[in-house]
Amino acid sequence: MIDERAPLLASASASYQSSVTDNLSSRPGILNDKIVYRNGHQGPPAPTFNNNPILEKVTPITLSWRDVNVSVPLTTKKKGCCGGESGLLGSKQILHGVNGCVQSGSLLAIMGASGAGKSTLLNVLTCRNTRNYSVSGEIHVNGFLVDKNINDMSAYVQQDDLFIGTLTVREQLQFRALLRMDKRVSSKDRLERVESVIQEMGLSKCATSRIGTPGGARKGISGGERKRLSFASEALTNPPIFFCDEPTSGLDTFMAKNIVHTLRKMAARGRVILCTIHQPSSDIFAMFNQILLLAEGRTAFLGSQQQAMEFFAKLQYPCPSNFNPADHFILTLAVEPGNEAECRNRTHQICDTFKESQEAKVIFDEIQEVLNSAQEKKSDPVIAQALAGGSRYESSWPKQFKYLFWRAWVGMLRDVILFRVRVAQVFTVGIIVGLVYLRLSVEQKSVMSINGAIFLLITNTSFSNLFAVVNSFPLELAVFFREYGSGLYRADTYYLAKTIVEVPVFVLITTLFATLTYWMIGNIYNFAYTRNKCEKYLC
Ligand SMILES: Nc1ncnc2c1ncn2[C@@H]1O[C@H](COP(=O)(O)OP(=O)(O)OP(=O)(O)O)[C@@H](O)[C@H]1O
Repeated sequence: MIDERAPLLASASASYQSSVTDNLSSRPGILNDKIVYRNGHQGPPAPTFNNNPILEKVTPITLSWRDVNVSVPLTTKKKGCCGGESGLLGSKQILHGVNGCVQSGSLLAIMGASGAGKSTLLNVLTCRNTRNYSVSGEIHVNGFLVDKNINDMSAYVQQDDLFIGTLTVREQLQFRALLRMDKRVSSKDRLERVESVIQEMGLSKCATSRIGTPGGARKGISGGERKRLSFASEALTNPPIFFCDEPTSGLDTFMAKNIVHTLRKMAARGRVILCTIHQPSSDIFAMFNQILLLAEGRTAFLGSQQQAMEFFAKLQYPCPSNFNPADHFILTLAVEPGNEAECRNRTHQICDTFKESQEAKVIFDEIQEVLNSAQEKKSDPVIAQALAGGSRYESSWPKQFKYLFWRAWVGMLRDVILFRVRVAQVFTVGIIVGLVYLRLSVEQKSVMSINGAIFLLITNTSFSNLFAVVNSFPLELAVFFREYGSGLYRADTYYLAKTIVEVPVFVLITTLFATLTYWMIGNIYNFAYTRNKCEKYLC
């Protein structure tokens, strides 16, 4: 069940919630701290947080993209004298002149059959993973052209949720808040923001639970909670735009509904949320207030569900009664293997009709309207703030080191199994080395054996510690790439913090190994020495 009891942001009143959700179809925005609808009606004040000027507002945003074309070069391998050599075989167009406009308060579902271009569009809008693409077209925020700086005003919740499993939900959010939030927000406000986001996302019940690793020795929070934690981690900085790649994949209907409900609440606070989504159930589908249908890299429809039903019905593809509209749209736009020509004709007809339709004209006019108003304004606070960011990182080097050190330390203390395994390994190897040099005596003829024992002790100590460090990095590599990519910290701070945290363990393990081995060899030597003496004496 969706946790309706979870308290919302202190100042977001119930009336605000209902008025926004009731009017979603009229596409609200927030101007001068008031919600303003397209029809000119002024709603209640937008929610504030703790009177902190940086956190209190979700800045109103209109995201639009115009004539976006994407192509990829097709290459082949030509055999040369020195092995393989790449040759160009032309290019493949993935997106063809895609347009769109989404306003504050909108939750947009990007849908289409597999290979329609959903992920490509999301990549282009977020300016990520576009190295292989040749992209043309424009992306605007509030009518101003943006490129990579869109990442400074948006959050990207990726499909796989990556966390350090030893942390609790609250610790994970605190770690991100302390590193990622605006420099001007005090630590106290950051921690209060964490508590607020925990409540907003319905994570109170599991706030003190460890996140865990799916399929790992310690199972932690549920899949739905992990997904909400991903949103919570991104929501800390209060970005006005959210991109989500398949937020419901791998979740059951109940969890998926829960997530989309959360997204809808977030959108209702004035954010723009775009998600790619596969096979939503009919009630999940109904929770979106705009849908973008893609087919073969073209726009097949953009607008509300009701408009989409009417549009498809007009084209003689009405949705059968008692049939999930989302399934109907995807099936109509899919290219069936063995029936490609007919399916392609159908999708081209739908896309061509949409291009000439009244709905497409409205979108084009909206884009133009926002561009015109931007030309009049000349500057925009959201863009100015994104451009003023300067450094890629919000926190200084010492702060990054401090919080990374804390995280690594907590992780090491809690990973008891790994520590036990290391101690057991030291005992086993120590006993084996001790037994190998069982009859070692301090004599001329034992010099080689003593050398061998010392060599073995040194190599075993150095290599076991070296590989322990080297092996600990791959375990966190995916998390590191994700966090480093989003500008949370530098690579050198991460490496240093993680290595230094291991120093006490190295010292302890090495001391244990050396003491055990030395004691064993020494005692056995003493025992053998005493026995020799006794035998000599008795004889
Ligand atoms: N780098 C690339 N090189 C060649 N083809 C590519 C590349 N990236 C994407 N494509 C092709 O572009 C088309 C759209 O891909 P995309 O991943 O955007 O589809 P999608 O709608 O997200 O599909 P799915 O729902 O299966 O994830 C596909 O046919 C894909 O094979």
